[in-house]
Amino acid sequence: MTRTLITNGTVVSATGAIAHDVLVEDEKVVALLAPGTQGITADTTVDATGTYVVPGGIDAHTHMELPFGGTFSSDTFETGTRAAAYGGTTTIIDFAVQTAGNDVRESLDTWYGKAEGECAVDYAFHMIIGGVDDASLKLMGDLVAEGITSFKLFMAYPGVFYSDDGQILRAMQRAAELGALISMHAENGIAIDVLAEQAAARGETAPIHHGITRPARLEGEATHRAIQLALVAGAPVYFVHLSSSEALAEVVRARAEGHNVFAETCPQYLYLTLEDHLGAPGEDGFEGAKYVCSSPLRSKHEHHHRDLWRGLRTNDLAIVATDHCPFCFKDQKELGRDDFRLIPNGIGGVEHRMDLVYQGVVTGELSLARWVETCATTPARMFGMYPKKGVIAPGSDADIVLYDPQARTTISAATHHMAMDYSAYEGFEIAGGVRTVMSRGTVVVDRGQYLGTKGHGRFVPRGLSSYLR
Ligand SMILES: NC(=O)NCCC(=O)O
Ligand SMILES: [Zn+2]
Ligand SMILES: [Zn+2]
Repeated sequence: MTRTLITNGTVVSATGAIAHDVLVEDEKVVALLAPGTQGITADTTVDATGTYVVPGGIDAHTHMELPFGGTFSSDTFETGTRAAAYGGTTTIIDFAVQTAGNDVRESLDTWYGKAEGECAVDYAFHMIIGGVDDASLKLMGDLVAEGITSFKLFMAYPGVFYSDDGQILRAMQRAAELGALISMHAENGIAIDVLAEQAAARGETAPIHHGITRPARLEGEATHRAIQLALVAGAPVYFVHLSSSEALAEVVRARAEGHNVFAETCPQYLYLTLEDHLGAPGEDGFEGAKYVCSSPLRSKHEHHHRDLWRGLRTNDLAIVATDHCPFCFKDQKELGRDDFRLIPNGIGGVEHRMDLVYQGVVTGELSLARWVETCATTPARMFGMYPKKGVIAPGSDADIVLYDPQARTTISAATHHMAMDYSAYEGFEIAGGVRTVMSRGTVVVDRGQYLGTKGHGRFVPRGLSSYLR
């Protein structure tokens, strides 16, 4: 048995901050102690003076090696989880993918195969059901039994992942039966495809047209429709990558009526805009391709950023995930140089989520406790991993981050660890920074040095959401 004592730090939980020492035995937290408690012996003592001692981050939305638009997202489970560790994220929930005509079991086994033995930190899976039919609905039950308790459906991407309203209703009914959670990509993909085709026919092929042809209204409409379908099915629903005031308003209304409606947003929707990023100047305006993602970035002339920060504060937005789906600019984003519809959709950011959300603490948008809650505790509870993950408490996994509020860094592709040749957050100055990261009791990052090993990360079978029981 190995004992580690973390001393002199301030332990932050979803309910507040308190000076405590933390005693770890092997992979688990065994005690929180009053500072300076005498008579504790440990093999290693970690001095956490001046740092916040927080539960390891949980990124509930990543796509490693995702096949999309004729290519694959550029982080493997090895590179992506290492980058996550650098950024203080000790668990990811990645999306295994089933598409129409393919077997759910085989599709999931492919994902187990991609991740097994590769990961720096722990990982779990949601399952994308891209082909809702009798066979996939039946297999949802097997997946829940093996710890995959949430399923993503798409109201966008017709012909790829899209489900129609009937399919959505059936999957929601099945989720209700199983106690599982449906994650929804809520954009009206049928209408978007019409707008995109019309834009392309007018010669409007630059990246900014990706955003213009995916108006916030069509995210709001799809969010409204999904909520109605969920209510009819008697199922909870969780909206992924919520980007707009319109969609948030639907979530706020449903929650005020007492329904089990939840949502996440992502750093790109809190910081980046349609005009400044997706419409970035440069050769043909094509630099904007770096910022093509769906839902798209929203206009700076509206109130999306303000509303999303407010939603995070009020818990109408429960979680910040990244939707980490990186593609290199060269050769990958460039696939759409002549037509925005061919740009692979996605932004990488798994490394920066804890830092970017912490800036909300610095500016006074969020409390320290809320930072921990949105980035670690609620993801654990929402997705059935609490109290193993998402909290520093006796019995929980010793996934612990020492976060130094005095650190200063600047985000850059030159220094990040994601397999991307650019950063969507290039030049962002970050107040605060990760000092030490422990994954199940093992230090995997210390003062910028990676000390982890490929294969340390284990699959985490999940239970049902704590929000639904
Ligand atoms: N979000 C995005 O642009 N790419 C990843 C796939 C998805 O989450 O819809
Ligand atoms: Zn999506
Ligand atoms: Zn995604």
